[in-house]
Amino acid sequence: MDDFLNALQEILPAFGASMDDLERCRLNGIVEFGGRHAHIFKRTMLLAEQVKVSRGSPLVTCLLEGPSGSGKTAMASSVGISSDFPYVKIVSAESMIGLSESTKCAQIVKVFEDAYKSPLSIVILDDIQRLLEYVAIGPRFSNLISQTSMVLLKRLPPKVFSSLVLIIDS
Ligand SMILES: Nc1ncnc2c1ncn2[C@@H]1O[C@H](COP(=O)(O)OP(=O)(O)OP(=O)(O)O)[C@@H](O)[C@H]1O
Repeated sequence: MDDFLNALQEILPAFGASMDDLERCRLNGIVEFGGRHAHIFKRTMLLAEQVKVSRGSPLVTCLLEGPSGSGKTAMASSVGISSDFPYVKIVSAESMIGLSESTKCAQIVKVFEDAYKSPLSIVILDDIQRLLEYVAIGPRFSNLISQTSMVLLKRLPPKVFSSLVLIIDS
């Protein structure tokens, strides 16, 4: 019986909110630093509320832009945690190191497909420049990932399901 209970704790669910990942993005909690910070958080939470209550907004996308280290990822994770949505996933380049373009695309598509199996979902695309493999010299980026992202960001979830996509850019 003990082995069975231990096994249950070892297995992580593929669906649901990945709370550990989200908590890792704001390790020491959130420190309020000014009205502007509070305003952006409030507006983003309002979008989550809009997705929750409005049947006319099945897909809401929001771009969080700002300097590196300013707390965009921490804020997006806080929204994910506070929203209490059943599915919250963060897509970040750090989980895709060394993967080929097509594998990265497949992973991103999978996150959205899983999101659309949940009545309410939040997908956080962290550091979109890294995900797109953008480099200023060139300029270059992955056209495959870019096209996939653009299609996914326009594809509506199934009927009565709603999703909020937070895109983080620096
Ligand atoms: N308001 C805040 N209160 C407490 N810690 C914070 C706050 N904002 C950011 N941090 C911390 O600062 C660090 C950098 O924040 P974060 O990764 O969210 O920034 P970012 O804007 O997403 O940066 P990048 O664009 O480089 O990914 C993290 O360790 C985060 O926990």
